[in-house]
Amino acid sequence: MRAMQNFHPKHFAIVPAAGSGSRMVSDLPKQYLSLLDKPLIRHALETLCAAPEIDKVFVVLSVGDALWAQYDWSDLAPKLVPLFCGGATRADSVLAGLRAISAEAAQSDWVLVHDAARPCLAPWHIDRLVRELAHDEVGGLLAVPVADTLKRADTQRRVLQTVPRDSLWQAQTPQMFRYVMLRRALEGARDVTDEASAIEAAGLHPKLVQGDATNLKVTYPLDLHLAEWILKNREGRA
Ligand SMILES: Nc1ccn([C@@H]2O[C@H](COP(=O)(O)OP(=O)(O)OP(=O)(O)O)[C@@H](O)[C@H]2O)c(=O)n1
Ligand SMILES: C[C@](O)(CO)[C@H](O)COP(=O)(O)O
Repeated sequence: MRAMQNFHPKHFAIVPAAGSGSRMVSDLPKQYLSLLDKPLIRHALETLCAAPEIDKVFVVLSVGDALWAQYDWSDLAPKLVPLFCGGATRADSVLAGLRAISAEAAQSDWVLVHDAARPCLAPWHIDRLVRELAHDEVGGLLAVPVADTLKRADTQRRVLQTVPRDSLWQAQTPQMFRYVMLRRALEGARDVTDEASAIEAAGLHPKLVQGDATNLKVTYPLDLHLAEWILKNREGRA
C-alpha cells in the first residue's frame, strides 16, 4: 500500500465478476450473456473505462475463468486490467481484488466497487457519486428510495406486518470508499452482501447518493430484457 498522505487521491474501479449467476438459470455465467450483441459485463466496463474520473478499472474474475479470453478487450486496455482471483462470495471477490492492487493503491485512494451484473451504469451515475462524496469522510453508495409499500411475511407467505418504508433505500453500486477503510472493513466483516454493510459493521455511516432505477442488477431472466430496453432507449439522461 502506498503512503497515507495523498492530496489528489486516485479513483480505482473494482468490478466483481466471479459469480455463477445461479438465479439467472442459464448455460453461461450471466456476466457473459449477450446483451445488445456484447457480453453483458462489457457495458459497465466500457462506461467505467470512459469515465474521466476513474484512473483504472480492475475486473475480478474467477480463478478458472476460461470465457474472458474468448473476447477482445484490447480497446479498453491499458485502463482495464483483469484479475483472476475471485472468491466464494461477492465480498471475498472484492477483498481479493483489493489485496491484488495493494502495490498500486494508496491508503486514501478511492475505490468504486461496481457489480458486473449492473450493465446500465451511466456516466452521470459515476459523476454524481464522485462529486457528492469527494470530501466525505466515510464514502457512500448509489441508492434509490423504496417506492412500494413493504410487507413482512411469515413462512406461509401471509403478511405479518406492513413495514414503514420511510427512510428505506435500495442499495445499488458503485459503492465508493477509501482503499484502506474498505479493505479493513471487509477483512473484519462476515456475511455482507455489499461494501456499505462492511463499513456499517465497522461503526461508520456511509452516505446515500440518490441514483435511479435504470441502474438495475440483472438477477433474473426478465432483468435482461429490462436492461436491453433501458440501454436501447437511453438518450442522455434517463
Ligand atoms: N463469488 C462471487 C459472487 C458474485 N460476484 C459478483 O457480484 C456481483 C453481484 O452478485 P450477484 O448478482 O448475486 O451475482 P451472482 O452471484 O453471479 O448471481 P446468483 O446469486 O444468482 O448466483 C456480480 O457481478 C457477480 O459476478 C463475484 O464477483 N464473486
Ligand atoms: C451490492 C448489491 O448490488 C447491492 O444491491 C447487491 O447486494 C449484490 O447482490 P447479491 O445478490 O447479494 O450478491
